[in-house]
Amino acid sequence: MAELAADYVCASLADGSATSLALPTGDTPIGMYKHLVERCRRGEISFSNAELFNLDEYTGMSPNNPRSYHAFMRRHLIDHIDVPAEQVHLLRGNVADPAEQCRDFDRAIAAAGGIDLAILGLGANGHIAFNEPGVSWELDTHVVTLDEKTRHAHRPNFPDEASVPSTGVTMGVNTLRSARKVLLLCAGESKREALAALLAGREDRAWPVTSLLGHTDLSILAEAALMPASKQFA
Ligand SMILES: O=P(O)(O)OC[C@H]1O[C@](O)(CO)[C@@H](O)[C@@H]1O
Repeated sequence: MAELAADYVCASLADGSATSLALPTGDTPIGMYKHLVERCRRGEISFSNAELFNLDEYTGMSPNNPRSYHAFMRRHLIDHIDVPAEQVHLLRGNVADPAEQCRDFDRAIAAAGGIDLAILGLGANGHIAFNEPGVSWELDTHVVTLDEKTRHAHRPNFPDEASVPSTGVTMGVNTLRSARKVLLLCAGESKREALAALLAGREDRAWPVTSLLGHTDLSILAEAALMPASKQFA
């Protein structure tokens, strides 16, 4: 799955269909990032023209905190590829004015011509980026309250329950749906219900991932075990 995801991203970079990328955190994309870093090291792909945006971040968290998504993006991708620093746009958790950061981020996305390719992970509760169940689908980048299910899923990365952030900042569903191409990565048994909601083909505000239904260029890469037999092709 990691290799197929990397193939998709490389092909999109190479044929010019993706210059601006929205990038996920979480366990699922780590393998894809490994392949991308390797291929960049071998000179097979280049990020020199890419504009990179991360999807989300915990609020209140310094970019230097290894648990921050900022640090994740640097650790798994940014620090190992040939992207110029000025083309990297990472949301920060510890800004003085979060609303202003959201506006600046949206302006940077607009200046890049919008997002060409949004690569998304999937939350067990159906979230995409930090767009939790019940969120408005009309928003661009905004500050959110994290769902208890999300906080629970993130608990292993923190020393105790109380340290798990309760708010975040995220690209909104409107931004994600406006991306020219979307690649959704689904791995792990906990995602079964969320993926099933998407495959059921009905928009449902309780499952934010269903906001992607109707997108004209949505690709789903899922572990075979999560796919109903009728939808398996590889
Ligand atoms: O890949 P994982 O670790 O299952 O995470 C799934 C989703 O949850 C998040 O970590 C946010 O809660 C996303 O970044 C990711 O898309």
